[in-house]
Amino acid sequence: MDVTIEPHPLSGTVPAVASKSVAHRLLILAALADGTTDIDCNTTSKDIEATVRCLEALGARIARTRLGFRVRPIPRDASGTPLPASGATLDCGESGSTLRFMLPVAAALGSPCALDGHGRLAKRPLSPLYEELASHGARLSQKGVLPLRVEGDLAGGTFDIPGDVSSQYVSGLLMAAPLIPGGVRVRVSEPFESRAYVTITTDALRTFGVDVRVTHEQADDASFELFEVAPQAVRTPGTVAVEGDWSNSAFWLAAGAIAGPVSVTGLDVRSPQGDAAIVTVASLLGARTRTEGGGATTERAALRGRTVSVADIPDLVPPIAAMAAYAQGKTRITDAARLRLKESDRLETVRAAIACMGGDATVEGDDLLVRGTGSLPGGVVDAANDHRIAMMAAVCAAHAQRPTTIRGAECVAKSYPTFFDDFRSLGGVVRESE
Ligand SMILES: O=C(O)C1=C[C@@H](OP(=O)(O)O)[C@@H](O)[C@H](O)C1
Ligand SMILES: C=C(OP(=O)(O)O)C(=O)O
Repeated sequence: MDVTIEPHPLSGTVPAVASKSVAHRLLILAALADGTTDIDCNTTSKDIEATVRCLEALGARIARTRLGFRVRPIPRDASGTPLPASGATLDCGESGSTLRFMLPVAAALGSPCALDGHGRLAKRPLSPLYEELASHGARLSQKGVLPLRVEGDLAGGTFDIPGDVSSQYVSGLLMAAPLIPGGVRVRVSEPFESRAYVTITTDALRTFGVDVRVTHEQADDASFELFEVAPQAVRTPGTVAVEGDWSNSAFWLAAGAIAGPVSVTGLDVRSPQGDAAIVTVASLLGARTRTEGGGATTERAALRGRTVSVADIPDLVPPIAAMAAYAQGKTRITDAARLRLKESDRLETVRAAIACMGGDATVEGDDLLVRGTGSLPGGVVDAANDHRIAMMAAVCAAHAQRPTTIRGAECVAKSYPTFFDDFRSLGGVVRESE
């Protein structure tokens, strides 16, 4: 689907969609728990559905309820050991989180299965999670090829993970850890990027009664963060809620900073989600910002270029770049190497989206440099099958000088199927064509 957006500034209030990151974790832990869990999750997306599908393939029964999901866990034997379906195919869709979380979970469950996926997923890295699982007893088919077959008995011990590839490896191992005999130590080398995502994981584990010990270790001239989990029961909290998604709300808050005012409701201002930093970044660029108990508001003031490190907030690069294109002067987005490993090479696709709309952006090493002039002419943007590129282009297009066409805009469904409905509710003017 292509969409053509007529320039019309966005303003008003939208409710946040449910956090995809939190939903993945609560669904997985509910499937491993000792009883039924009701998950309050008022919206869903292709990525959340991919995790649901994988857990169902392993034997969990997941029903859509009025409020979200009711998860009946993977059946267990009399001693409480999960008995997953054998020979299942787990279709991870295009969700990197689902693949990197389900791989260690499937290995820990110990029943043979295959992990499949589509689009760019097979090309996104699994090393050294793959090698660490293999050296602890998992038998895995060839790396880099999906479906990936998993079998064998995963043993406990120390799993060494570098902190600068994907925090999803750490989150996946930690969710698998309570099932692994002998206990697990996940040793993450510093610098540990996207760190806040692991706090989302440890918070979710604690909600399910799992004790995680977090310490630091120094060895020679290297430092590590150490996560220790003993084998233990995963206990259902009964009912649990998915909070609002800061990563997707960031697009509306960027639009608010460009024109606005825009408010997003249903957000926890003390959330563990690193992407709550969008408010700080918008304010750094000069926008007027406000957070109150249940949400955030941004409003235009003269935006100016700044330097922003995104080591911990990779998913904020598209909305930050949108604000930067409408700022005066240079914005340097630094520490962005991992952007190359997302649904697209996001350093390149963010650059291209701005360039296609008549703006000026370049990639310099691992930095993205946006030279803002306060306006964008508009043009034709290829979403590159990347939801965050489509959403960024839409926010830029609403404030451009002439109409903009976004090719392949249906990819928003990966995290935000109702994105264009909310766009319209803020006054955006969109025409869809096949
Ligand atoms: O754990 C998670 O929910 C996520 C972690 C991040 O990935 P990396 O740790 O690979 O940067 C982020 O980009 C992704 O969208 C979601
Ligand atoms: C990178 C993302 O997700 P995942 O890694 O789960 O595919 C994202 O949502 O931007």
